[in-house]
Amino acid sequence: MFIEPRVITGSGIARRGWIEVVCGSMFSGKTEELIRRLNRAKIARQRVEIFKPALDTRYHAEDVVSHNQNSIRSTPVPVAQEMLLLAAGCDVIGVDEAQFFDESLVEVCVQLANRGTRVIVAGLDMDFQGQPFGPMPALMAVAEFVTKVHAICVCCGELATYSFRVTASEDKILLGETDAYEARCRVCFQEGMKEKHPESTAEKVART
Ligand SMILES: Nc1ncnc2c1ncn2[C@@H]1O[C@H](COP(=O)(O)OP(=O)(O)O)[C@@H](O)[C@H]1O
Ligand SMILES: Cc1cn([C@H]2C[C@H](O)[C@@H](COP(=O)(O)O)O2)c(=O)[nH]c1=O
Ligand SMILES: [Zn+2]
Repeated sequence: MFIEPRVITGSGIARRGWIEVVCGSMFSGKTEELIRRLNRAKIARQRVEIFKPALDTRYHAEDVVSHNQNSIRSTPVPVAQEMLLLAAGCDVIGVDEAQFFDESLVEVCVQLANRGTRVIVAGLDMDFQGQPFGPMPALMAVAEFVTKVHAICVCCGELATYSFRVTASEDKILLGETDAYEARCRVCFQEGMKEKHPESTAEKVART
């Protein structure tokens, strides 16, 4: 379990910021873990703000909601830069669905951490093709703490690290849940990709 570093307030020492990343496939518990950390910060009477990309309207326009219906109030933002102003005076900020922001999210998180904010970012590390998703790899590189959480493969019960898309769409962004995606382990993901794209070579499928 992740033990949150202590925030020293009122000590006369400049407040230290840092970046935490929670990543993994769909259904792996990223949002639950984000909500857990943010609720603990609230219990510690810290000033907390939560942001999500405005395009993520899957469950609710404003709340961040997990697959098992835990929720926390958030502010949808169209672009990452908006967080810089909105996060003024916060001790802790959370960002969900970070994969949907562009690369500028990395600089925004660095700036917030540099000015003393604890930044907790949750997002998909890979898209439906098994490729790194948006700003997530760069965020992992600059973060002090990276936690990879795992779902359960719906095919075989092993740990799942992939989000297998069960529909035909090839769009990078396709909002959905169990209607469109399954958590799968490496083996079952590769099998699914071969069934979907029988024309691809085995090597190419293995890379994705
Ligand atoms: N295949 C699965 N593996 C693990 N949890 C699952 C699966 N399918 C549904 N769930 C549910 O999803 C919850 C995690 O939801 P959530 O935190 O929203 O995940 P994420 O944000 O990573 O998509 C789990 O606690 C469990 O109730
Ligand atoms: C793999 C993948 C996912 N999405 C979408 C589907 C969901 O709306 C979110 C992920 O939500 P979660 O909290 O991680 O369950 O992202 C997408 O648009 N493209 C993809 O490749
Ligand atoms: Zn499997």
